[in-house]
Amino acid sequence: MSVLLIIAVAVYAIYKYFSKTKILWRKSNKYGKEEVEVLREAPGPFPLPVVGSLHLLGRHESPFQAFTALAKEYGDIYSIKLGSAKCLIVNNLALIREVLNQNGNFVAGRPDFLRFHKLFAGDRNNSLALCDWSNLQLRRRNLARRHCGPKQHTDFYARIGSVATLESYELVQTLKSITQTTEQSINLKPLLMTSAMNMFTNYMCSVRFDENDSEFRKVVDHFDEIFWEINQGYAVDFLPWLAPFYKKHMDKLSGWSQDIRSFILSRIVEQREMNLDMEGPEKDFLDGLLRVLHEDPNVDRNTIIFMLEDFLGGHSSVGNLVMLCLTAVARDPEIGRKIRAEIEGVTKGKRPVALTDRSNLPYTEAAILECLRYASSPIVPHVATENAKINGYGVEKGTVIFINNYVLNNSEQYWNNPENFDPSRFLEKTKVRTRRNSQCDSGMESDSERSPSKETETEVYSVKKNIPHFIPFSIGKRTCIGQTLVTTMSFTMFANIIQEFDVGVENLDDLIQKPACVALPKDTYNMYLIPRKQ
Ligand code: HEM
Repeated sequence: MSVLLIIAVAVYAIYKYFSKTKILWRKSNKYGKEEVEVLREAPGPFPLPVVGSLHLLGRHESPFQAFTALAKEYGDIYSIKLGSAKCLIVNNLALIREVLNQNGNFVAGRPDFLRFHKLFAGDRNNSLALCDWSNLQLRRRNLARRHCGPKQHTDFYARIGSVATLESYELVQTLKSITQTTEQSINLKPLLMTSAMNMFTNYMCSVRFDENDSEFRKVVDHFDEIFWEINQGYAVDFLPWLAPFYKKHMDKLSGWSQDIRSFILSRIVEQREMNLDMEGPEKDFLDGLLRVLHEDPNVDRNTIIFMLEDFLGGHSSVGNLVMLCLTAVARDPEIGRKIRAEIEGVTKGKRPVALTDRSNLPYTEAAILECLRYASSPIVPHVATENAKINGYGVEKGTVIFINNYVLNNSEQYWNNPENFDPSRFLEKTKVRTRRNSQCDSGMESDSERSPSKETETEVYSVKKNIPHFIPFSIGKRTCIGQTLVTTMSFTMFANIIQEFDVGVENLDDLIQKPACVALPKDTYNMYLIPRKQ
């Protein structure tokens, strides 16, 4: 019997070896004539029948840790079979650039996971982040850019600032009233999430909701569940025949997304449609979307609703990120003290922190960037939409491509002691020139007409710009459209909380953070907020 088994395994191994796909890659030569190259796939672990190499991922807490470990064995680029899906894993910066920049046009698809369909009314192409590339996607990205990625010094950017300050102020008032009535630790996460959602609905749709509105709270909870869900991987993603065992779970996902859609329609969109003003200046993102819907017969109402849902859903990332920033401060109170000292220097404790303070609060901003590095949020997997050549290897159409940014964020090649949480790694000293009155050092404003002024050079800290190996929002064609919203809103919320409260936990071991994940479960650890004495 065992001899038969050994023979079967040997035959399977020989069959797999010789049946390794050769990939045809077409390119134009210098005379414009098409040439075909026959390429081999990148090497990789030997797949088992049915599960492929899924079992290798199970050995680690996160698949990205498994990818990093496998790179030590197979090199920085390797093929792996997960279930029946062919996958390519790329593990260094040069390769990541080759994939996302040079080959961006050929790898702009997304994997066809059943869960993704369930979350978007049965079709993942309704989602901006999970759809395949298309002209519609290009149009949606362009439509969203002005509101969701506004440039500094524009009116929309200033509006992000005023909304974020207002909502942070409201949050701080709520936290103050809670901490006045209890000395217990509090379930902080839902409060951050409702505040973040109000930042988004207020900025994008000019409406905000009472934190005690039960429908609103339910929808915020659903969004948070979905954010956690999207950050997880399941065997059923690669073994779709397991779907019947996941029926209850899939029904839950569909239910959450239906609730969200009907809330957005009844509480936001329909109200606005009744009073839509087509003449005046565009008020907000919702105005922009509804005007396009009215003016362009090729735009479908569902497209608009799903877009809004997608972008409003971005608030979950802000709430989760701020929770992680507060977690970092609870782990190391010295970081909190440094942030507070910096903030005190700017606001003198007399006003809330505003977005316009950001350039004067480099350590605070650096703490958020360090949170992004430390959490190492994965890049959404890409899919090859045609045969491609990467690092000399053939990549077959349909191959799922995992970009291992976890390896970049944790590499000693790029960071000193990457396992430590240290915001100062994002800071650099820069020289600034300041004009000072040469005769008077009183701190009063100088009158340059009357007294000669002198330029002095002072060294200040500022946040390092464009670190090539730090790509939390990815690079290339499908880069994140929400990065301005994330960085501005989380900065304002986080800074205002730290200005007002000390943060702590009963037991540091409770602060469990999954590697390569920017999400925390909906129900997570409580924290202590201790109001600061003014
Ligand atoms: C912690 C916060 C966030 C992080 C770390 C993050 C990171 C990313 C990453 C890595 C991608 C994939 C890029 C790629 O596939 O190459 C992405 C895509 C995307 N993000 Fe974000 N994101 C965040 C928050 C947001 C927010 C707040 C929004 C919107 C309000 C948003 C909107 C999108 C969209 C629409 C895409 C899909 C773009 C496309 O596929 O064409 N993200 N994000």
